[in-house]
Amino acid sequence: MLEIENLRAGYAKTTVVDDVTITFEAGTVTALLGRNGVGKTTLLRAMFGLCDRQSGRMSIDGVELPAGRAEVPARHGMTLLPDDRGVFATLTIEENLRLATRRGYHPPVDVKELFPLLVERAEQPAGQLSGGQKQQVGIARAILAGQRFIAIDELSQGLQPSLAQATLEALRVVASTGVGVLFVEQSPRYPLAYADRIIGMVKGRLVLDRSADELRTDPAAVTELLVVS
Ligand SMILES: Nc1ncnc2c1ncn2[C@@H]1O[C@H](COP(=O)(O)OP(=O)(O)OP(=O)(O)O)[C@@H](O)[C@H]1O
Repeated sequence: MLEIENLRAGYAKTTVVDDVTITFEAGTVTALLGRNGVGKTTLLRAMFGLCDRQSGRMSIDGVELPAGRAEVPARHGMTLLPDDRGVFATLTIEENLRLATRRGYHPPVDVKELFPLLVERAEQPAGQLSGGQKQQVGIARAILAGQRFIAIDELSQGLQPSLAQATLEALRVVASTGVGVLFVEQSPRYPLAYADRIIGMVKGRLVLDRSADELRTDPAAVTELLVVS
């Protein structure tokens, strides 16, 4: 369980995300929705110690996550796939996967079955791949490393729909073993189809937090969120 209390974060003196208090339960798939520039990436970066936490507390399974210490979430099995995909460009696909593998952890899905590219192009440097192909390597790395919590920015970006759907089905299998999953999208399509819970952000604050089941019968709440500026 990942707990965030009164988080305020941004860059130097600029506050982008404010007043965020939320708990991510183990085994739950949560989607974070919001328009361009509302602060979704900054929230993820703050959760992983990658931007300035101006106030607030965070913990995973009771272990405090100190501000500005990106190695602590990683040590506790939390992994972030950033929107630039976070692959090591000069290393091969196979080396990228090997580096992400956690000793003693065997994820419940085979990433090489999920993305055949990982086998077909195993020896190719990741820097030579297209954006969508890098996304596959990044998602595979996140599944290999994310023993407790996986966050994926702009999950469907650059992925053909069949791969986005296969990824989300795989993440649901991963979540069923107790891993918390959070993915960011700008459109409600995949959140409504695959998430357990949908949270929404406007101007750096969380303004929506509902079960996806509820929102499937009342999608207007999600649509409104995406038209509010
Ligand atoms: N490194 C940075 N330094 C200063 N301001 C930044 C930095 N990165 C982002 N911002 C600002 O923070 C605000 C929120 O950006 P952020 O990328 O978190 O939003 P987002 O919801 O993820 O948007 P998008 O979907 O376009 O990535 C924007 O006003 C942006 O200009």
